[in-house]
Amino acid sequence: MSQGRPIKNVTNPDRIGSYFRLEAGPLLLVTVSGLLYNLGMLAGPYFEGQLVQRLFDIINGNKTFASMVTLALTYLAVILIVQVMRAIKRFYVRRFANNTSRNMRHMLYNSLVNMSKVELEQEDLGAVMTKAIADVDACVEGMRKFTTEIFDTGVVLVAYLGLLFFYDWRLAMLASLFTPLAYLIAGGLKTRITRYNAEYKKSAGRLNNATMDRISNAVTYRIYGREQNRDQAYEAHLQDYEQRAVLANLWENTMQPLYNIISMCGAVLVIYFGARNVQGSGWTSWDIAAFTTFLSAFTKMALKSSKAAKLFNAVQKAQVSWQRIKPLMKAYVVPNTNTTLDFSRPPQLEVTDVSLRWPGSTWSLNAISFSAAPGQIIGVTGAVAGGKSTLGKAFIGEVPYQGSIRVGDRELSELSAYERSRLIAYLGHEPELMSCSIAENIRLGKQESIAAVLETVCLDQEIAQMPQGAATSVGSGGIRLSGGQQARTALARTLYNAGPILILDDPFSAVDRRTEQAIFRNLRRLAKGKIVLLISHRLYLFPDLDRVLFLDNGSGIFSTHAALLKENNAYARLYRAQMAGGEQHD
Ligand SMILES: Nc1ncnc2c1ncn2[C@@H]1O[C@H](COP(=O)(O)OP(=O)(O)OP(=O)(O)O)[C@@H](O)[C@H]1O
Repeated sequence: MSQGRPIKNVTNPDRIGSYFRLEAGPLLLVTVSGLLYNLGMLAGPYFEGQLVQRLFDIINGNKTFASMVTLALTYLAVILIVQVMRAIKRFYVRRFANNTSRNMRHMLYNSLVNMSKVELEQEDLGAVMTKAIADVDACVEGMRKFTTEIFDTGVVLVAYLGLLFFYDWRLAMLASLFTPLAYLIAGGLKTRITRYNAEYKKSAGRLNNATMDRISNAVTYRIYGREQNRDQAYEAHLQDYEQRAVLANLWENTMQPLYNIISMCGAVLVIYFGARNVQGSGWTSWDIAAFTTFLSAFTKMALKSSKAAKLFNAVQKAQVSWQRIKPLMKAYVVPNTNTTLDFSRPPQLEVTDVSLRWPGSTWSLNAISFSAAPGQIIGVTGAVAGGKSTLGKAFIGEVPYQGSIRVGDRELSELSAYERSRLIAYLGHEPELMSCSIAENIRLGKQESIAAVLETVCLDQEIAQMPQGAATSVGSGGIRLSGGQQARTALARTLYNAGPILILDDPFSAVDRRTEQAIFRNLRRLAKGKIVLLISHRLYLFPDLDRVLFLDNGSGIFSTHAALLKENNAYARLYRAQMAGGEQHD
């Protein structure tokens, strides 16, 4: 990875002013160069007037050609300085925009990756992608335009207006009356532009969602013959997006010529009353230089002020995007990798009187108590929907618990997310493979060898036969692997990243019994010194486990397999039924 400029964390990231403050340095340079450039713009009309006057004087024999050349060269030198200022200003405005874009994305990214599972599930992925890319771009573009135009339009307008008032204040007032009209129209269109832009952004989010859904579920739709139906739905989203894009663009862009025409109406007055000034019958007395300077300055001002109206619209558009991303701009979460855990000794696990309940659900698991020592494999089983997976999820903080789960000398709920991840490795029901290679799925960014874990999960030989070995891409969600290969890749990932406690939820459901037994033997070796909670609805291996937690009717019985078989009818029935079924299969 390239070692770029460090990105700054933003205090009060939900306030737009914070991003301006963070870039105070570049903005100061923009201010200085912007003021010099825009005040220097007055040189144009001034020198144009002087040149016309000089030409008039040369024709009348009052001035020499050499004085005209000197005047022209002075004009050129001033223009050069002004243009250098312009280049400096542009450079720093661009730098401000680039830095702001990086800072905003940095904060947004941090906020997204630190969302809880529940929050992530509530977010609509297509809308999030639109916010993370298009809305940040629109927002930064609005900030860039605002920063540029505050000088290129604001300062220059004031400068031109000052010049016009200096030459003839009455005519300046009269001719400038048209400009506020253009602003009024732009202001009137504000709500419309906001509304159409917000609708356009929502539609972009829906289209992104439909695209992602269509791609990630392409095979499912193909199998069920629903491709045409989905394509029609996608087409409808696309059409909606196009229509809203056109509407948003129309209101934002097509008004410019109207603003121009309105602002330029004043030029007619300048020509009429300015000519009277030159003739000596107007409000003041002018030479040709004054007339030319006034007309030139007015034209430039009128064009600039019509751009200001467009600027309001651009800022409006940026505000729409800012409102969309603002709720996601949360205080930066610094990764907390501090820990007081003692990793030199494997911890004991002590679960006492634990109750679990999903928020908003009436279902619960009560009075669960069990313990485990390093090196032990504990089986967890029970009826369908008996709470096996829920118990596993309690160890990774997905479901709240009451009672006590002590890992070594610490209470589980008091551990930080980092500490929990160092202590507990969890393999869920689904393989949840990512769309990359087998090796990348297992390593998750680490670089150590994966050979040992591939061997443990009995995947080494199959991978050796693949043309690209462990670099084979698993496809979206692991689609290019068999179910058993997916399950074993996921198990390999958990073992590769294992802490002292392993929670394995049905790791063998997609493999045959022989492979299951081979993996189990390897697991025993690999898990020496670790605690393994083996959640399973299949009981073949349970006679070999150190202890069994049997979940029955919302509570748990913790014993050995042999004792449960003897003393618990429900467990015995479950086990014998499976053995009978298994023997038939074998
Ligand atoms: N995310 C959730 N939110 C609310 N309730 C849930 C959630 N996940 C599971 N449940 C409920 O918790 C109960 C136990 O489900 P759980 O998945 O733990 O059972 P299980 O024993 O693992 O089932 P199976 O053998 O079918 O895998 C069920 O009634 C289920 O509907």
